[in-house]
Amino acid sequence: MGDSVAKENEKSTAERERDAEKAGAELLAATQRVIKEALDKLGYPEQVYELLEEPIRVLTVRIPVRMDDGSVKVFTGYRAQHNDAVGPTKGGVRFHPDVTLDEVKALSIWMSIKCGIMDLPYGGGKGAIKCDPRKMSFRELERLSRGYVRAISQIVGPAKDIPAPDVYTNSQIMAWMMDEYSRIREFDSPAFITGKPLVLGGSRGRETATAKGVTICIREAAKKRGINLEGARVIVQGFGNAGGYLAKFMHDAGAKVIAISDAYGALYDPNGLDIDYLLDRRDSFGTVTPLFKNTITNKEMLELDCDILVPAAVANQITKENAPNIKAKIIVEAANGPTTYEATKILTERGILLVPDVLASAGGVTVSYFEWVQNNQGYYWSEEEVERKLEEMMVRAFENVYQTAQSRKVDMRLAAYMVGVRKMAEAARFRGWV
Ligand SMILES: NC(=O)c1ccc[n+]([C@@H]2O[C@H](COP(=O)([O-])OP(=O)(O)OC[C@H]3O[C@@H](n4cnc5c(N)ncnc54)[C@H](O)[C@@H]3O)[C@@H](O)[C@H]2O)c1
Repeated sequence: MGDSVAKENEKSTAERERDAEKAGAELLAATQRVIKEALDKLGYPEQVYELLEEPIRVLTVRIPVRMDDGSVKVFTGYRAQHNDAVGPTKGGVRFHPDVTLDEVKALSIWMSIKCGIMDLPYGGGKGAIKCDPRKMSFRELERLSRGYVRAISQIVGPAKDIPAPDVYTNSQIMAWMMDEYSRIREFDSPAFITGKPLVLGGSRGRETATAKGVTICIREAAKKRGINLEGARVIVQGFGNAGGYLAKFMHDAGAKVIAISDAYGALYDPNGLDIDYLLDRRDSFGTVTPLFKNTITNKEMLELDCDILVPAAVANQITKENAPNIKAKIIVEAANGPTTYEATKILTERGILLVPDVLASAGGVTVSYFEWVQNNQGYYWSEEEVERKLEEMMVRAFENVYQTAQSRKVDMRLAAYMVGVRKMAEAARFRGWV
């Protein structure tokens, strides 16, 4: 049994719930702190913060599901809409046993910031169901997904709030949700949700979009630091959708991926790992390390000597405890919230260039936006067109955040929040809300 999973299994359900509540509350508090700092730096009055510190709307729902053995299980679901001054809200739906309302609120705020940085016509939203999809059958997952859409249908829609995939949800779940919404509304509504299968109006390039966006940020950050990607030593934490594709793109770009990890441990080879082989052996949950004997822990991996470190797994991985020992020159956050508030300050003081999650992982929502545009137009783009537009928008966003950090003498996270929050604050002001 690997490091993170073994530790989790030792805990009782009550302990896990307590830990999750605490982690969710900390995530929300840290997010609010950066929003406040960004608004203060930009000179906005207190009432703008009061509007943006919490979502404008949060719905908690109970979803009864008939299980395969005939029993009924009742699940809790959430949908948080952070702010709709700019346009409809947008953000994924997460299926996870430890998800909390505070975490969903924080994630909805991050979505607003991401949409602001990428200049998308959206505010942020996020949804979740507290469940463990790994322990449910295909049909149970379908009934749960449809039940969730029925429960939130009043507050979502193509011009209101547009869901998407997130942790442990995928294109099949998006397809069930789109079908249920279309049945309720009595017309086909592909623009209700993004991340759908191609045959149901999904966009080309959506599956690889997050990793593509992270790759562009790595390339731009490496240029700023004079690091040649050819032969650069890269470490990727997490080997799922984001981490797996990212490792592949780095490998294809000529970098040396010297370590990767999953929830069970990490693989390390200073000469570079065979990424194609590892991707072939990986299961659908992004697990590969249990197949190997000589593994190290995630904790050990994060502190290895390297040029570029990409956390692409879960939150709170770089903390004030390990930040002083990180040896990377550049950290690019593919995961949401992998670095704590204190750790960000330590890394910045140490001169490490940290490209924050709200910028680095915004490729996913950007191509989701492309999907929504295509659905609304009924006209579909080629993969080349999607990639060209993503490239253009990511480079512009990176440069905007980097220049803000330089000119305002702030770290890249605060700069990203300053860029991301401005459009929302201005839209709210023009509407006469604040
Ligand atoms: N997929 C996207 O489009 C997208 C977009 C934006 C942000 N993200 C963020 O990227 C991260 C990864 O998302 P994903 O879609 O690749 O998920 P995924 O479920 O496909 O993969 C997650 C990977 O992380 C590993 N992992 C899980 N718990 C771990 C732990 N405690 N320690 C180390 N590794 C662990 C898993 O084994 C797996 O390899 C998340 O933080 C997610 O919010 C993803």
